[in-house]
Amino acid sequence: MVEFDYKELVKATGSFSPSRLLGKGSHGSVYKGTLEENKLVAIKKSSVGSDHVSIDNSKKLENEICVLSSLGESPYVINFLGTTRDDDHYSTCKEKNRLLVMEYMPYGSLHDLLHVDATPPSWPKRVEIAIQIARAIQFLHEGKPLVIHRDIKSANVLFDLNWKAKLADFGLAVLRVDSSSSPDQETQPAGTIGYLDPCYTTPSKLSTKNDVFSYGVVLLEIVSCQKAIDVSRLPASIVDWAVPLIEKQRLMEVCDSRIALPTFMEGTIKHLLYVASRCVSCKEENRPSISEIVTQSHTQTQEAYWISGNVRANKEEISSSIPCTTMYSYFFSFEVSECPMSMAGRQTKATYKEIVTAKHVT
Ligand SMILES: Nc1ncnc2c1ncn2[C@@H]1O[C@H](COP(=O)(O)OP(=O)(O)OP(=O)(O)O)[C@@H](O)[C@H]1O
Repeated sequence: MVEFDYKELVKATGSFSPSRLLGKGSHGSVYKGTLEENKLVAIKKSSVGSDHVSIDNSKKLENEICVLSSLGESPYVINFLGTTRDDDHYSTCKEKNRLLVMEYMPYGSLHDLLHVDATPPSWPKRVEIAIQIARAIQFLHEGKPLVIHRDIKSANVLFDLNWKAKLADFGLAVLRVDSSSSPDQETQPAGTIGYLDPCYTTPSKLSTKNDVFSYGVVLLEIVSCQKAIDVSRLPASIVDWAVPLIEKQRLMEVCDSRIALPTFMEGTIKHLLYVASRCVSCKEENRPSISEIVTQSHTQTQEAYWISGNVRANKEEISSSIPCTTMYSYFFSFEVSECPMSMAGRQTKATYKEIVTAKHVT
């Protein structure tokens, strides 16, 4: 972790100029900063308000710094770059709180992609995003210490330069030694309405299943392009609207109708909707763990064909001749490191024939 000089960050943001403001959240404002050699970063500063509000906001930012600095690197979690140094200069300047410096995410949030942008994402892109978020949560839930994010929502999924989805905003995140350690009784339930697990009513109900519930809401949002809460819809909650339709097998009514669902994606989307309905189950014990969700997709992938990130298959050929599960695996398997086939590391496009043959190579 780098310790930045406060003055350097003031300069990088043009003294926190409004023209550099990327957005405001509940506890801070995020600015675009330009460091030496034109390196772009995002800098979060806690919001000031009345004394009470300021203290609360700076606590959330300190918590975010603490959680992010305890995490290792993951391709699915926003990259933490550092914070301001707690030295003489810092303590004598007006800014009492530390600043958080992180990777700049130029393509906005999943919330905006789904609900603001005019062009809806393609179906394969939606599946890719769903898996990237699941892997981010798996990284948190399986880490040591374990992290419960508590604010999984489409606004907290941001896109990097390569349009990879990454989880951000750790202001409410909680660190636990492991899954068996008892929750801190001081940590009151918190989250965002529409995504918040209805079972999480007291500090003792804190668990990884709270994040799984919110992930289920995000999955429904990704497939339907409907907001988590929409008062113009009846029912207003996406869970109350979508789950009965899924239970009655009326899946197409849940899917975003602005963009046709290709036949080869039907199986995958159906699977995502079933996963979503399990995640938002009102009984915690019926919800899958995040590793079960990731492993399921992993198993399906291994059963079918693995294609490395460097290999781009001829999509037209594949879509016309390979069954659903294979397409499923195709969109799920973009990481070279996880590719068990001889094709890993290839730099050229693979033909349909090569992919089919690769199935038999382990
Ligand atoms: N690393 C980043 N790069 C680019 N934009 C960012 C980055 N981090 C946050 N933002 C943007 O800054 C704004 C504020 O983000 P922040 O994480 O503080 O709050 P939020 O998630 O919008 O709201 P809340 O804190 O209420 O959940 C959002 O619009 C977000 O998209």
